[in-house]
Amino acid sequence: MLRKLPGDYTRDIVSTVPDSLVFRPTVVNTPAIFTIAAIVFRAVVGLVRMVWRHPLACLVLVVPFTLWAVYGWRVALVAVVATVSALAGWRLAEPVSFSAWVGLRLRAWWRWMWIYRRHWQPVMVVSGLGKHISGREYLPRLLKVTCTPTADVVAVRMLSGQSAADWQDRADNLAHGFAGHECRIASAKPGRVTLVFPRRDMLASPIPALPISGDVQVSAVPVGLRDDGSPYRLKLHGTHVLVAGATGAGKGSWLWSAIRGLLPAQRAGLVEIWALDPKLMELSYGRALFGDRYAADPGACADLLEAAVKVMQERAGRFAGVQRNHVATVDDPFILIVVDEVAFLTAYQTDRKCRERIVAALATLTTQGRAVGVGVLAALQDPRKEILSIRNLFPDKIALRLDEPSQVDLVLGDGARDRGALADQISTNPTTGAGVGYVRLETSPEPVRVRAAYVSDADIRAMVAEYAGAGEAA
Ligand SMILES: Nc1ncnc2c1ncn2[C@@H]1O[C@H](COP(=O)(O)OP(=O)(O)OP(=O)(O)O)[C@@H](O)[C@H]1O
Repeated sequence: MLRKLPGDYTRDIVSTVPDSLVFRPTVVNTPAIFTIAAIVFRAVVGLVRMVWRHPLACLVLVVPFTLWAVYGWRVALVAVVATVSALAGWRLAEPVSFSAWVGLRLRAWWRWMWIYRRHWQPVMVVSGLGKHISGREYLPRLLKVTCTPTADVVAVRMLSGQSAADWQDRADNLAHGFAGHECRIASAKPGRVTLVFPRRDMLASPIPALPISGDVQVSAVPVGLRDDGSPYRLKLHGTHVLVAGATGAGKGSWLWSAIRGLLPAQRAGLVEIWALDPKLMELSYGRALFGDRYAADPGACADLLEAAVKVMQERAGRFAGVQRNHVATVDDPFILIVVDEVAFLTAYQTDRKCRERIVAALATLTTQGRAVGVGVLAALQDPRKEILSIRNLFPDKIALRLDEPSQVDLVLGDGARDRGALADQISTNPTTGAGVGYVRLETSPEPVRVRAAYVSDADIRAMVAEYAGAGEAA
């Protein structure tokens, strides 16, 4: 029973149970005008923000009603029919520009309103990314939704004290909460994250070998497509690239796509491709493309690598004090050393002396080669340190399908999986997963999802027919 205690100071003390005290909170009555002003202010800010972020969608809604109110329904109807017909004509004639200027913007507005805004509060609270502190609810702020042809990109301001890793841990909750099949997290600026919800996978089907461009390309060559369907160019000159993936992950398609892209430059004399093929499987098929710069047995591989070291040291001696970066010329072409399954040479090699020669040469090339125009592109199945001790000497890395989540950071570096490089989840079905990988460059910590084009045996035969002998040593 509620019982009031006597005395002045006990005015605010009530008790329902004998011998226990409960303090009654002081109630301050806010004048109604302040509450109304706050509600109006929030509504105006919300409206201005919506017009600012989605002007096109607002026009679509506002203009017909304004015409109706001012000129009557007939004028409004004529305007709507004329606009819809013009847009339909535009869509049929120029689907790409229509999509960029109208389609994707309307879609972004619709998805912002119908999917993200509507479900924001429950998804944040249930996933644990929103917080309740002293009875108040704090939610991360949904800043902006944009649509690309393949994905929704949602910009978010995190709560103070949150990190991208907190969001990464909830990626599954976010995907389910917003009805996506996947959610990738990237941290954009301090305090902000970008959530990417793919709507369809542009990389789900194999990409045929890319046409060989007439342009001579040395520094970066097209090898496949990115997640959003745009072409991806792999930088080879001025770096070293390690491609790691389980058996059948499609490492061969990366090696061959890179070689294919360099063929015109090899013919022009600006590039030399040297091939080490200890498995005698992958590169032997196009052996004629490499002329006498091809080795398969371990001794020959060691000799070839040491020859590359000699060229590198001779160039370093000549360039010292004269130039700091290499520019490919006919006299000093860019040399790309392609190694298929480097572990055959560095770990599974039983001849200890030969193994030591190979590891020493590879270490020298990967530490000193890039400034003088010697690059290494190596494929590897098992990314453990004891298999390839010089793993970290490759500035750029590509993780194709891997067997375990822990291998992702071994290949791409710390935090790569947290940043969305889910290489262990790439499909084992070759049609959907072979050649798909995450690229992490030394210049950017964000992994990029790319699928290499598939260079078939017939493509290699055609390459040999057209380009064999073009790169022979003079
Ligand atoms: N980019 C690709 N797109 C589609 N299919 C591919 C692609 N790359 C490879 N494949 C398919 O996957 C199969 C295995 O590819 P590949 O031999 O290149 O894998 P790998 O990683 O080199 O394997 P291993 O280490 O065992 O040699 C190929 O026979 C081919 O059918």
